[in-house]
Amino acid sequence: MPRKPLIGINADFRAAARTTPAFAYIGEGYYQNIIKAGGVPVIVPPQVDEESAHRVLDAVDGFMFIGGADLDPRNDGFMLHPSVRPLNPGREASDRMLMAEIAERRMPVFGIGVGHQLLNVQQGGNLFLHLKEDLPSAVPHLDLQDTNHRHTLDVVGDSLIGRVYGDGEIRVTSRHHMAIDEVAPGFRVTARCPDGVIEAIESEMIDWFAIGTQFHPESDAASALDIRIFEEFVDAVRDSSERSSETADTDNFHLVA
Ligand SMILES: N[C@@H](CCC(=O)NCCCC(=O)O)C(=O)O
Repeated sequence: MPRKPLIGINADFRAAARTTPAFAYIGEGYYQNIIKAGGVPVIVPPQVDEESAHRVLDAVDGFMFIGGADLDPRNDGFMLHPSVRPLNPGREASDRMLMAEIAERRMPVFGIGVGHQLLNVQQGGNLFLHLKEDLPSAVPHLDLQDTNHRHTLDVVGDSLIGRVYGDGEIRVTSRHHMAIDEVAPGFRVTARCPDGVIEAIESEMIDWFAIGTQFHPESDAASALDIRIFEEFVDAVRDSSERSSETADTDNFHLVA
C-alpha cells in the first residue's frame, strides 16, 4: 500500500499587536484539500535559517505555498509601489529560502496566489505591481467586500489545468491586485482570464513538477473541479516519492558475489 505523501505547507505570520500575540496561521481550505486529495499536510511556520529550511524539506515529499499579502518588490530590485502591502518580512524571507531549495532539489511544488507569484519570481520571471495601472483594461481581480469574488478562465487544453477543467465555462475565485508579467524560463502559461491576466503556469522541465495558480482552488466557493488540481498535485508528489525510493533501493542494492 503506497504511503500517503507528506506535503509541507508554509504558514502566514502576523506580528504581535497591542492586544494580541504573534500568530503563524493558515486558511483551512489549504490543508483540508491536501487531506481530501490523499496527502498529509505538514504546516511549516516561517523558518529562520537555511539549515532549518533544509531539515524541513528532508522530511516532506512535496511543498505547497499558500496565498497572502504582497511580495516586496524591493527584494527583486524594483521600487516599492503605493498599492503594495508587503508580506511579513520573516514569512517572505522563509518562503524565498524554501522555494530556492525546493527548486534546487526539483521537489514537486504548487504555488497559490502569492505562492504562484513567488514561484515565477524565484525562477527569473517578474510581476505587474498593480493591475489597475499596469493593465487598466483588466476586469476586477479583487473585491475587498467579497472574499469569493470570481471571474471566468480560459485554459490551455494540453496542460494539467486543461485536463482538470476541460471544456465549458470555468469560474474561479480571485483575490489579487498583482499578477505575472514575464513568465520565468522553463515555465508556460496554462490559463488566463479573458482579459489576458495570467492565471496559471506550469513547468516544462521533465525533471520538475511545478505548478502555480493565481486563483484560489482552496476557497470556500471552490468547485469539484478545483479539488482535482490538488489530486493531480498529490498524485505527482506520490509518484516522485516512489521513484526516489526505487532509486535509493537500487543504489543501495549490493551484488553479492
Ligand atoms: N497579495 C498578492 C497575491 C494574491 C494572494 O495571495 N491573495 C490571497 C489573499 C489571502 C488569502 O486568501 O490567502 C496580490 O494581491 O497579487
